Amino acid sequence: MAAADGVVTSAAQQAKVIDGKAISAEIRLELAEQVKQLQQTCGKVPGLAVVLVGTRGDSETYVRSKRKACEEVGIASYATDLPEDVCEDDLLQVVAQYNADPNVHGILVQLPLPGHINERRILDAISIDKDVDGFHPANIGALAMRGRTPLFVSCTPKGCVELLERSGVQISGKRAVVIGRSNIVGTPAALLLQQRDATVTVVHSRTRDAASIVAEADIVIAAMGKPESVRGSWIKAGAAVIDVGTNPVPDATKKRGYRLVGDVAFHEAAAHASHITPVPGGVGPMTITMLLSNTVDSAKRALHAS
Ligand SMILES: NC(=O)C1=CN([C@@H]2O[C@H](COP(=O)(O)OP(=O)(O)OC[C@H]3O[C@@H](n4cnc5c(N)ncnc54)[C@H](OP(=O)(O)O)[C@@H]3O)[C@@H](O)[C@H]2O)C=CC1
Ligand SMILES: Nc1nc(=O)c2c([nH]1)NC[C@@H]1CN(c3ccc(C(=O)N[C@@H](CCC(=O)O)C(=O)O)cc3)C=[N+]21
Ligand SMILES: [Mg+2]
Repeated sequence: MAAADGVVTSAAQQAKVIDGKAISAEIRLELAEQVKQLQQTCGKVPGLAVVLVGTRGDSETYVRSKRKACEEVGIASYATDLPEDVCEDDLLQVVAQYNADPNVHGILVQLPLPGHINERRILDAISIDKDVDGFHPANIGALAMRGRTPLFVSCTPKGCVELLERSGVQISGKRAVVIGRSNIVGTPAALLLQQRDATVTVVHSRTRDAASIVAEADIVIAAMGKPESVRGSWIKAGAAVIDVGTNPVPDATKKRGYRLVGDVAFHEAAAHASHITPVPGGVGPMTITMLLSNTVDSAKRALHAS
């Protein structure tokens, strides 16, 4: 903001901060209600199987919050924890058992998997009608095709779009730039925005002059996994900024020895954006909520068909 002497002292925040925790809480209440209804009409509750391999601290944290979130809305959660050195066939066996279990409506294998396991082979083994992560090629493929509806849309992209919609940000006709092209975030996010009639550009590690491309965006989805690297000067005035990045940076003042920052330099970007998500408390909680939502949808499909 320009001070009286004309020197730029600090950038005033003008953006509305999108509260992912509050929006999540609202949706979880709706989900709890739907679970109750299913239980009353079918005598059954949705079930989610969460498979964890190894002892990565961050994976354990995420898996714990997924299981806790299930409990909160009345979804039954089934846990399989396997040792780091489990062989691919044993892991496939676990997936096959959950595929066949009628009480299980969703299967999530926490990523990343240890290096000796072929991640793709495991994800492809998950039955497409229990693929609540939306990582199966059939579900991502359907998302990419006009006139097709995937059984499941990946949770993080779905959470991003839900945050935009529930914050009154129009997507149709807008110019969106997605930073990152991973199979689990960037690519499905770009496909989903395109399905919602945005004009989408994808920026990745080989992109030249990402800053000037991002500067054209009405909607920015940052998912590159590089702490605070999207700068305020990249953001067009009035753009909506969704920060998927969840990067630990060392911080001795924190109990766990680190704090989380996004891919966006929050305060800088907030001076230009109309809407922005914080990290933590933005996309993260929504990812888990969309997982619950996909599981409830799956159970409805299965129970109403039987
Ligand atoms: N909040 C949530 O719910 C979730 C958060 N995350 C977080 O989101 C971030 C991204 O995750 P994920 O997609 O799995 O990460 P990946 O590492 O799989 O993908 C990163 C992508 O960003 C691109 N990239 C890397 N550096 C740059 C750069 N300097 N400029 C532009 N693009 C770049 C890569 O390009 P290339 O393809 O060329 O290598 C790649 O496509 C991470 O911080 C992760 O922790 C992830 C999942 C859920
Ligand atoms: N099969 C699979 N599916 C996934 O969806 C999946 C995965 N593997 N592997 C890892 C990534 C990452 N991910 C996150 C989920 C929630 C938060 C989250 O809740 N974050 C909180 C903070 C959590 C904290 O404080 O540690 C927040 O942003 O507010 C973050 C990241 C899902 N992923
Ligand atoms: Mg990845």
